[in-house]
Amino acid sequence: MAPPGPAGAHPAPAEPLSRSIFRRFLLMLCSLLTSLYVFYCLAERCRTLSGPVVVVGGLPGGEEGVRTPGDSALARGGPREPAAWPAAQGRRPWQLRPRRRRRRPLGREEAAWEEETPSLAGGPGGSGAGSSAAEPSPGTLALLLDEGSKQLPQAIIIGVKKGGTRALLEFLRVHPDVRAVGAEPHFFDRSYDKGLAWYRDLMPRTLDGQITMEKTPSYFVTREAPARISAMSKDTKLIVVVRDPVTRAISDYTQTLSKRPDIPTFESLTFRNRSAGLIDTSWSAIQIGIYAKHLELWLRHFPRRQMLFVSGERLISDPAGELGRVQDFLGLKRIITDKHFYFNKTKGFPCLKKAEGSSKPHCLGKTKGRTHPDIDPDVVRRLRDFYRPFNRKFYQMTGHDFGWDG
Ligand SMILES: Nc1ncnc2c1ncn2[C@@H]1O[C@H](COP(=O)(O)OS(=O)(=O)O)[C@@H](OP(=O)(O)O)[C@H]1O
Repeated sequence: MAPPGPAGAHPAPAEPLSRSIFRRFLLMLCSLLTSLYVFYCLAERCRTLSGPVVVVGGLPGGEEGVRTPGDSALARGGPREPAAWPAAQGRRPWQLRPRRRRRRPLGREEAAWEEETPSLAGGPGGSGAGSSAAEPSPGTLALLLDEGSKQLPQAIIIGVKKGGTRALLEFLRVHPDVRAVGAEPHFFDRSYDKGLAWYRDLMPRTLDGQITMEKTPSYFVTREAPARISAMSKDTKLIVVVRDPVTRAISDYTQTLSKRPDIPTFESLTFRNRSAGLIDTSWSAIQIGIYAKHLELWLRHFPRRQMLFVSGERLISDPAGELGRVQDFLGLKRIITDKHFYFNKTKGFPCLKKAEGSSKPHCLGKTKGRTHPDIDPDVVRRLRDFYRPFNRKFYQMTGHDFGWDG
């Protein structure tokens, strides 16, 4: 018989090997889950800090939409793009009409932009003030310190598509008192049912004296947008970048063509009946350029003085001059001057000497400044004739001759 051990101590029965392996496995699983949880929490924290905006890839038309966490509607199928006129609905796939969206990998439009401005997809704010990376701007500091608050935009670039809206927003973001959402929120056309709290949450944090901005060029041709923006605040300042409607139409077509090379020619899409010279005004590329018609709707809700019309052509030939007008309109100190720009010969456009949040020169991506296809000069002439009366009306309404008719 074996001698008894010390008082109270019982010899532990040998643990079966399989149970010990199982316990170790459980332990490892627990630590793995804990690490994953900690990682998730950290990621979540960063996401909140950077402003809950990510660029949605591959929106039809190559637009620069945003998606907020937990929201897949933009990518899935809910959102609509209201047409400017009922006649525009449902004719051809590349016309303005309600569309269903598929989730697709990051589109070229967004990818090209993201390459150049990673801040859009998760850097400090995806927005904001311009100073070098080594020297955080007040806006960035506010963000890091969790200071400031999210405000609804006081100024919106509402259009026009292919007018030069991205260039204007990126130039404005150099200003320390401007903070903007990088991608297009499409709130007033596609996501209005999500509510203002959702919209505000997309915005970067701002400190007192900073202006919150966004740009969504489709607002200008969205029937409901003027009333909706006015309901948010009738003091909202509206900026419209306009460009020769013929060149704009060709630019619009070029963008669609780059995504869908099988679409018919520009010439064939232009006419409802070519021999009769009947222009197809239900084609969105044509319709967007009838600026006077769209503007009429805005002027029912906003006084003219609350709208600024920026020349897309001058934004290229004299960016500092146009930015001077925009800064005055927004009540900002004229900080962005010609010292901020240089002309990049390869790109063929003005670029920033220092982009927002970086000390490096910065041009817009490949999807801005595409080579346009050659269009039959007779078609171009007919389009010029078509737009002339609308342009004249637009010059009268805005009090500014944009010089598109020679
Ligand atoms: N600095 C600078 N760099 C590059 N591109 C510039 C610049 N300024 C204006 N533009 C013109 O902007 C046109 C694109 O307009 P948008 O940014 O409004 O397009 S979009 O509606 O957001 O898709 C784009 O049109 P395309 O040339 O037809 O591609 C440019 O002509």
